[in-house]
Amino acid sequence: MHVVVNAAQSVDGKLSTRRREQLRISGPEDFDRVDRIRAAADAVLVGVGTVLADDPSLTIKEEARRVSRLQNGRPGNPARVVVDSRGRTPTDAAVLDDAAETFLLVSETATSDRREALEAAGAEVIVAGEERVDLEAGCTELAKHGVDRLMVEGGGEVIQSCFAAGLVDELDVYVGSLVVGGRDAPTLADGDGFIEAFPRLELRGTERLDDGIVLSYAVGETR
Ligand SMILES: NC(=O)C1=CN([C@@H]2O[C@H](COP(=O)(O)OP(=O)(O)OC[C@H]3O[C@@H](n4cnc5c(N)ncnc54)[C@H](O)[C@@H]3O)[C@@H](O)[C@H]2O)C=CC1
Ligand SMILES: Nc1nc(O)c(N)c(N[C@@H]2O[C@H](COP(=O)(O)O)[C@@H](O)[C@H]2O)n1
Repeated sequence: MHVVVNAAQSVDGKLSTRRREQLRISGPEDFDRVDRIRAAADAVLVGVGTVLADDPSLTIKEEARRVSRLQNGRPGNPARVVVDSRGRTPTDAAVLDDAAETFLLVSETATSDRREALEAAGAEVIVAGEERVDLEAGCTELAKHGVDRLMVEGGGEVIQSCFAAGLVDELDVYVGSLVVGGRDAPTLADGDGFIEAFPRLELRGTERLDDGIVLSYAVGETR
């Protein structure tokens, strides 16, 4: 599986404010770039923290891109994947609408009541991991459902876990021209971070969009 991480951050590395409310960091040119990455993906993954904060739809916004996928025998939108140990995704979340297939990666801590409620709301529930979601095991299951190219949109905890599991092949970061600040605001890679064996990146390209810049990296050896 090929895994592409994309996120928008402030100059000081924040994905949103300490209140974890959705923050407009980029603009229309960048949203169009994100739309293209979604259109090339078989599935788009976020953590439940992002679902609870942003209620994203994770769909392709440009109709011509959906049509082109359909003409190529693919679903009009990529599948959606939520990393959600206990199954906290609200049953009326936008990711559970009928615009695309949705997989919920839960752990054994998710009660059967929650699993059943989420299945009744249209999700395909996959159990991977005992306490937290085991992302490697989750990706193995997703591959069995035809996911070869996965886009990870965040947030910071899930992105860090993807790096820690050695799953990431590419990273695109949009750096917006603003400072958010705050020690409790989410950053590109949260969780416990790294104190050794840092993922190393190879800069592949830069592009000016809106009033910011996109940095595109390939992920190299961890050292
Ligand atoms: N600017 C941007 O591009 C984006 C910003 N965001 C922002 O990020 C914030 C949400 O990020 P986070 O709070 O970090 O939440 P997150 O979206 O990374 O989800 C983390 C949650 O996922 C669950 N989880 C289960 N197994 C896990 C595992 N193995 N590794 C990591 N998490 C696991 C846990 O409940 C954990 O709290 C929001 O403020 C949202 O607005 C989110 C996506 C993109
Ligand atoms: N590229 C980008 N720029 C920003 O300024 C952002 N705040 C984000 N956030 C991501 O976009 C998702 C919204 O998706 P939908 O439009 O609802 O499909 C949000 O959840 C973040 O993943 N991205």
